[in-house]
Amino acid sequence: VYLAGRTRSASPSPRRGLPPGSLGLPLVGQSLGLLRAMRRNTAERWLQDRIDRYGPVSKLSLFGAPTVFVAGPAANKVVFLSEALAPKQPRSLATIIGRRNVLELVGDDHRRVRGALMQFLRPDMLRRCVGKIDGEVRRHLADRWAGERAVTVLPLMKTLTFDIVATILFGLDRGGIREQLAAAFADMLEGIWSVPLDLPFTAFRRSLRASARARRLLAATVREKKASLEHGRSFPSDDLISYLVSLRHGDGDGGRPLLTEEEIIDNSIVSLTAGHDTSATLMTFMIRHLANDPTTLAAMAQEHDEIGRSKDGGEALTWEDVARMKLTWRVAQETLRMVPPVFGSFRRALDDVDLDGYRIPRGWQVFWAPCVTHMDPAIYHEPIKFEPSRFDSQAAAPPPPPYSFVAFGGGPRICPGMELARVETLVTMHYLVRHFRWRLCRGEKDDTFVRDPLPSPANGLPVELDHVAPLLPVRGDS
Ligand code: HEM
Repeated sequence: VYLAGRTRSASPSPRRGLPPGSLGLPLVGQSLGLLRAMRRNTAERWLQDRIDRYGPVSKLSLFGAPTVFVAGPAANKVVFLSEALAPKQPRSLATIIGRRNVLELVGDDHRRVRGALMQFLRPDMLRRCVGKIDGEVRRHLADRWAGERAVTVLPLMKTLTFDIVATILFGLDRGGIREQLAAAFADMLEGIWSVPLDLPFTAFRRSLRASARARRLLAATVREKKASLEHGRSFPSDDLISYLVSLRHGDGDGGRPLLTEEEIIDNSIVSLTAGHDTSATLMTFMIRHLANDPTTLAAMAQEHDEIGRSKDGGEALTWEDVARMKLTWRVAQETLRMVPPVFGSFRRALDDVDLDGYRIPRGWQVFWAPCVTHMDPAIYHEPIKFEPSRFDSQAAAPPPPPYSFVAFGGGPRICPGMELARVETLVTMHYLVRHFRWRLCRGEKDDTFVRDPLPSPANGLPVELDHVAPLLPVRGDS
């Protein structure tokens, strides 16, 4: 009642009408229905039912706040481009990851910190990292897949993507700090979506403590990188932390640091959080799909055999090799279309916003979700069919309109890790397809998943393995 009253008094009389729909019961609103649907893997249906009933823009109440749910390219465009819509994360996330992380920042601060991240994650910097990613993938497969009769894919892919981020972004070698950080990080994630109650025995309290451990480890890493750069033992391009530490405010080497130590640590944590489960989910669902689609797998095997033929001495893949994996990237895009790892996210209206003829009042939330746009038959012909050629730029069919493939978001907040995700996925699929064949373990349903909150196949996707060809050791490894 209080919230409903507050909402009414905070909203001046509308110039345009509010979107259709109902705010439901105070506080609870429609939150329980959506959460239940997410757990049962019927969230897409739940959202689609709203669209069938009210159209692509409707009001409801989620997690205690009046909300406008939007879907479709036109609404996505407004969400991504409107300056009056700022990101809104759950309070638990900001407290655990840190208040200076890029997801929390707006305006000039967002541009400065995001710009710094993007400078390191841009293609011409990442091309130097392909060899390191190749090394991580091959070591992972040799340690965890080779010689095994069966593996459970999702947890292994999470380990792999953690190791890639630890190497490329933090410059941490195996063992030592990297293992301690992995343990702290796993504990931290447990409470990241919890109710933010800092009381003994709550998931949130455990997560906060783990976050403090991770921050201490990263602070020590930042100090070590600074000293190493000052003594000329390393280069800014070695890893993201070295790069961020070396950036200065416009006026050359003597200028003030562009990012504070707190910003470097918070944004290292957010990159790890945003970057490892998402890519692991993409690879897991590609593996699941390929287990049931021998035609696509055979076409991919041909692509990778052609690239791998010149690597008989165990040489690492290069940027140019990765650029040739066009079919594999189309398979990845189609997987992202059908199972986007990010279910959706929130914005908050800093001012009244006009959307599709409706008014979103200042202070309200906006919720956008890629899955509904991705399954719109008006955009994607037969959307439930897995069809990688939709993403073939040479194909006869016209490409989907802007803002209709939004697995990585769009506009000034589009995922800055998109290119890293592309390279690590392609390198991993290269070695998997060249060296292994896999079948879903008996009894595993092949088309279900729960949202946890990322999509997770039943039991983490156990598969039985056949070994097609032995993995060659990484050059320099004993
Ligand atoms: C398949 C893998 C990935 C997917 C599907 C994905 C998806 C997304 C999406 C949808 C957003 C936008 C959220 C919004 O607008 O509310 C986003 C933002 C972000 N992603 Fe990714 N991501 C992936 C990989 C990565 C990686 C590898 C990194 C590591 C650097 C990363 C770091 C970030 C960061 C820092 C943001 C916030 C950007 C900002 O607010 O300016 N992501 N991601």
